[in-house]
Order: sequence, then C-alpha cells, then structure tokens
Amino acid sequence: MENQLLEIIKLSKSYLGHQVFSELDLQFSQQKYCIVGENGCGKTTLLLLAAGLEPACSGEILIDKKPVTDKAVRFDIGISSDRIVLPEFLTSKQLLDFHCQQFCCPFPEELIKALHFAKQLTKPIKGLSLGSLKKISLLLALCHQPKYLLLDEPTTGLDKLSREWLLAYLQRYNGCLIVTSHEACFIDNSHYRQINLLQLGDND
Ligand SMILES: Nc1ncnc2c1ncn2[C@@H]1O[C@H](COP(=O)(O)OP(=O)(O)OP(=O)(O)O)[C@@H](O)[C@H]1O
Repeated sequence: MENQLLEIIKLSKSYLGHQVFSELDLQFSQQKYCIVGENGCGKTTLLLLAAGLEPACSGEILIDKKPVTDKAVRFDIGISSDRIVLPEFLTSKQLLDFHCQQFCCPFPEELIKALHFAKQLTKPIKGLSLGSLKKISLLLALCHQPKYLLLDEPTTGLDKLSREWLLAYLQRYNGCLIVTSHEACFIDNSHYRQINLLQLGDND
C-alpha cells in the first residue's frame, strides 16, 4: 500500500454551543491508533468527522491530500459506529447487497462466516439484537477493504468468538486503523498508538 495520510487540521466542533474540539490538529498514517478519553470527550464525534459524516464548524480533514468531502475518497473509508443509524426496514442482506453495489465489492461471505452472522441475514435490521447490530455495522465497514478503517468501540457487545476473531483480523489489517475504545485489548496493546483526546483538546 502506498503512503497514507489522514490529516485533521485546526478542526473545531460544537454542538448547540458546547465546544467539543477547538483547533484540533492530528495526523494518522498507515498504523494502528486507539483514541482514548473519558465519556463525552469527543471520540465518536472525531471518527464521524474524519469519515465526512458529521460537518465541522471550521478546519479541514484531508485524506491523502484530498478533502474528505471528495466523492472518490469515500471509497477509501470504512466506518462502524453505533451513532450511525441503519435503515431499520431493510434486512441485513438487502443492506449489504446495496452497500456492495455502491462500493463495487463482492458480497462478504467470508466475513459473515467469521462473525457467525449467516442466520441474521434475512432478519430486518429492526429486529436485530445489540450484538448483531454491531456485527452488521462492522460488516459494512470492513467489506470493501478500505484503506482507512474507523471503528467506534468495535468489540462492545460482541460474543467471545466474534471478539477474538475481530481482534486477530485487526491485528493483520494493513491500512490506517483508528479505533475508539475503553477496553484493555486496545489500550494495553503495544501495536496501537494511544491518542488521548483530553490531553489534546480544549474540553471542559
Ligand atoms: N448530535 C449531538 N447533539 C448534541 N450534542 C452532541 C451530539 N453528539 C454528541 N454530542 C455531545 O458531544 C460530546 C462528545 O460526544 P461523543 O459521543 O463524541 O463522546 P465520546 O468520547 O465518544 O463518548 P463515550 O466514551 O461516552 O462514547 C458530548 O458532550 C455529547 O453529549
């Protein structure tokens, strides 16, 4: 893989007058990162901004020197977050079919097998358990093999086997991986560079 760079430049974000970041500067290359910090410090918000799913108040987000809003860049990003609302009226299979069509990738048979998700495919998203919702969210993030993989608390709610499989998969992942987590499997893992948002930002 060629050199990769996700740049966050003087990024500011507020919600209803509450400032989450002020002029945040960060760079992510082809490595593994774990964003840490106490509840509410802005970890999920940062991932959504970095994926171009949340508007910034000011600042820039560049993926390989192109703005994250550039349509072509979207194909390089995979994101999983419980804050991303999935269409409840579709089945998981319909959602994955649509996603694979949009991202021009094959249906992720192997990933489905690894996450023991086959039986859930024909169920509407509305009826999925929390762990199954996490799995469909992960499948959507992983299936097009993005260069930038952004995972918000990826192990939360997963059963033991799926969790073990995911950790091993991420260990082998060769692109830029950014996870947010409160879990020791990432925080105490020397393969992940820790980024403490509270030490960087102007949070109150
Ligand atoms: N859509 C929204 N509207 C208003 N405030 C929001 C919204 N989304 C997030 N916030 C606020 O922004 C701040 C950062 O939230 P965020 O979810 O990014 O934190 P976090 O670090 O991921 O938290 P946690 O560890 O609990 O998951 C919080 O104060 C939260 O209440």
